[in-house]
Amino acid sequence: MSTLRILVVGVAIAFLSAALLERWLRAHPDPQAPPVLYPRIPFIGHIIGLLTEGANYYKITSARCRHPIYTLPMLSSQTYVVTSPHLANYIQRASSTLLFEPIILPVTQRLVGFSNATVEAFRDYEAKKAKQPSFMDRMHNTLYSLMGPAEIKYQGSIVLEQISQRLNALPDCDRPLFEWCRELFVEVTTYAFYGPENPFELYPGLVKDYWVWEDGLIGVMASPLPQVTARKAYLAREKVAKTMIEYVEKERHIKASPVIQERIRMHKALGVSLEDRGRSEFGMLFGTLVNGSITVFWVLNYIFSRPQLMEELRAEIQKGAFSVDHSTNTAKISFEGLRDGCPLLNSVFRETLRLIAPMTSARFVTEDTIVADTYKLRAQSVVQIAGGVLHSDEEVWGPDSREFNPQRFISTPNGTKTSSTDAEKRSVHPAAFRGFGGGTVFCPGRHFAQIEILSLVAGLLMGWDFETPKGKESIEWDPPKDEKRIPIGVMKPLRDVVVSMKRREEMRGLKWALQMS
Ligand code: HEM
Repeated sequence: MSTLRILVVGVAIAFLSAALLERWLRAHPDPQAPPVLYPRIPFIGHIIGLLTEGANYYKITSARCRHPIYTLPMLSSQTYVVTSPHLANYIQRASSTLLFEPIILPVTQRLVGFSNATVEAFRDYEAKKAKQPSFMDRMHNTLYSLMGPAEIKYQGSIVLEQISQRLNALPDCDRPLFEWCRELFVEVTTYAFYGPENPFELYPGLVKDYWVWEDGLIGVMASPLPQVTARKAYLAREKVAKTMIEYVEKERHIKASPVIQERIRMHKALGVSLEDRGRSEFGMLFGTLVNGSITVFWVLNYIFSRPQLMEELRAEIQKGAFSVDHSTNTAKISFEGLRDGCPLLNSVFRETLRLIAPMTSARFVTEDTIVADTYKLRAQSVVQIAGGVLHSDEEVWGPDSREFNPQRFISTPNGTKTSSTDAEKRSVHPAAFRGFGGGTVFCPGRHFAQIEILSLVAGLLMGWDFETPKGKESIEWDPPKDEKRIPIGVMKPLRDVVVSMKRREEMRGLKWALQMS
């Protein structure tokens, strides 16, 4: 028989067996398992759905299977999708059997191009066997202990100084807002984490390469031959990764933040090669740069497209965080004032994340686990808390769940349900807001992100007007979101928004100083 015939017969047999197995399973459901939503195409239907619909797919399946947790069979395994805050809380707490590590290691390997030896070193079997904290546990603790609200103050003051310098040098002109936000964020954030000799400071064009890679990263990760199928993004990744390897080799991290110095020290102590120490820092850039840059764009979009909200926010900032030092002609904005004295601004920040964050907190089930005394999750499966579904659920947020409501988080960081008269029902379950994840994988960068995002937005609100650019009748706010991308981060706009950024007349001549207090 020819190879082609063998292949065709093999595929046919595989499909037939899958169809028979599926029939048998439908006839003999496990009473403890979450209800199963079978795909229309056996075996691979949900995989195709995820690849083509991205973040949207769980909304589609959740509309078909209205249950707090359900099963999507995929190849020989299954994914459990959690859509209720109550169950999300259980999943977060079952951190001894539902683990992040078996998911994040292979994902990071594909993201940055680690060698297998490095991944094996990260698994740190010796420490696990000796019941000691593994390398990943120690790295996790390092991130959380060096990035708490008190520890991050110094780095916060560096990033605010960098943003102030750029605002002071900003000429009035038309500019694509998203492109501007992401270039500024890459520059100031890498300066704060990686110090004055970071690669983006030394090689100014590099920021463009970074975003070329980010645009094409799913293609790089999904392909066995990315150098052929996703060449542009692959080459951009390699270019940026090489500069991070050079950064580590030349020991430029001596002037970096404590968290980066400690990460590089720990990787070296584990015996990770120079190449992979650089690649690991390249991977860290994804956490530090991508979500923040995209989020700040959307916060500006939601505010500046609503003149009344803009005025309310200006009044709030004026009262809670703004001052002018006339002796030096300096306008000052205090982050602590923004954090503690500007509830509307903080509410807008969280409401923006609610609408743009579809991430799915994925965990690997290492042993059979009973959740909420009811559902059995089988070992070797994946369970995902569907952030996008939770964030748009009317049951959770009220009838305006798909709209932007700037007041939603004003009285509590968990948010309140709209149009409910019963006070008790109004408060939203704390696990419903997934913008920064939850449980043991609660974003360690959230305090830092809050410093840069609130401060930049407040600076622009107080000092700048966004007007219609030349040749347009109005600013084209509210671009569509890339809802069809696999949900590994917040959603990007599918087109840019050009604005004419002009200093407000009453603030002309002032220098800007964004400060921590
Ligand atoms: C608006 C900005 C940000 C958003 C929306 C965001 C969102 C998230 C989310 C949802 C997770 C949890 C992932 C999961 O459960 O699977 C996470 C984890 C993480 N974030 Fe952020 N993040 C932001 C900014 C940052 C910054 C500035 C850093 C800088 C260090 C950072 C570093 C990380 C890291 C290292 C993890 C993994 C933590 C671990 O391994 O335990 N993030 N982030």
